[in-house]
Amino acid sequence: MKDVHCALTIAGTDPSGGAGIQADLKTFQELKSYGMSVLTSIVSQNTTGVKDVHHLPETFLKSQLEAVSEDMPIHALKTGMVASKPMMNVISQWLETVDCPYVMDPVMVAQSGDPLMNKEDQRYLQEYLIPKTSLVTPNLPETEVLVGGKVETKEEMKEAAKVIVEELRAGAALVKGGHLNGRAVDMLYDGKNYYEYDSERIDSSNTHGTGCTYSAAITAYLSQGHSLPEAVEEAKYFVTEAIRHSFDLGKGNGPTNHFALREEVLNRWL
Ligand SMILES: Nc1ncnc2c1ncn2[C@@H]1O[C@H](COP(=O)(O)OP(=O)(O)O)[C@@H](O)[C@H]1O
Ligand SMILES: Cc1ncc(COP(=O)(O)OP(=O)(O)O)c(N)n1
Repeated sequence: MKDVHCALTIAGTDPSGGAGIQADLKTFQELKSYGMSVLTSIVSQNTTGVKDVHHLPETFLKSQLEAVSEDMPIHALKTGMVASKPMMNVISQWLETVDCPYVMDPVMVAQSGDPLMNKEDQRYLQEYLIPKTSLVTPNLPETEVLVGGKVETKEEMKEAAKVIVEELRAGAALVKGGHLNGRAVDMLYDGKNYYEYDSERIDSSNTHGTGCTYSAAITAYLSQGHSLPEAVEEAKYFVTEAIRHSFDLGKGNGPTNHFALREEVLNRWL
């Protein structure tokens, strides 16, 4: 039988389909990993912003995690929105029972720039979850929260990635430069080497869910056995094409196109 690569996302929802669990599952499917999902919070949101949030009880989070892991193989996993200390606690303990790469998208700051987590929860995330990661993927506002200072240049992105690995004890750090001007440059530090991922900046405001999509693509490639630098390289291509072919949908920042790669291939034939 053909090998099946199984990827799990632990995250909140986006009923408009561009971010959160929905983006993660679409990405897993496109990249041919078998997608599984555990919900943390049900979020009423769309391309214009968040309207309301319902956090699931942590006992129910635990029950979902156990239901998946007692029955299914997990070859790589990611976390997105994890909004409370009790949820982090449940995930931290459950992580002791699984053995696979863990990618954390530290969803801390909304696209509007508003903080999504209070300071105490941020400290808890740093203390209990970051040391269990294989990779953390903060955008620049999240990086600034993690390192406690401004990060505005490529050199500062490198320094910040080093701090996240050496002081916060992440397995590796990918500092994403989507919020800078100029080319879209991301910096990976794995504790030994730096890797730079560079793409043109696409002139589009349809970037809702780019962070979720990127970290889900990295998780999918890791579930298939790629090395971390390779997984990031392939995922960077996937997210760049998803932005290039993004949808002008909704009244705010539209969603990226999770089937952009498929469309490129189809266009070549049509
Ligand atoms: N306009 C753009 N053109 C090309 N790549 C982009 C653009 N905006 C963001 N990216 C890339 O998308 C990925 C997600 O980055 P970012 O927007 O920083 O994260 P987040 O969605 O978590 O805020 C990164 O690889 C970043 O470089
Ligand atoms: C449920 C949920 N999780 C995460 C996000 C943030 O998504 P992200 O990919 O970082 O995208 P943008 O900030 O670029 O929208 C979300 N909106 N909902």
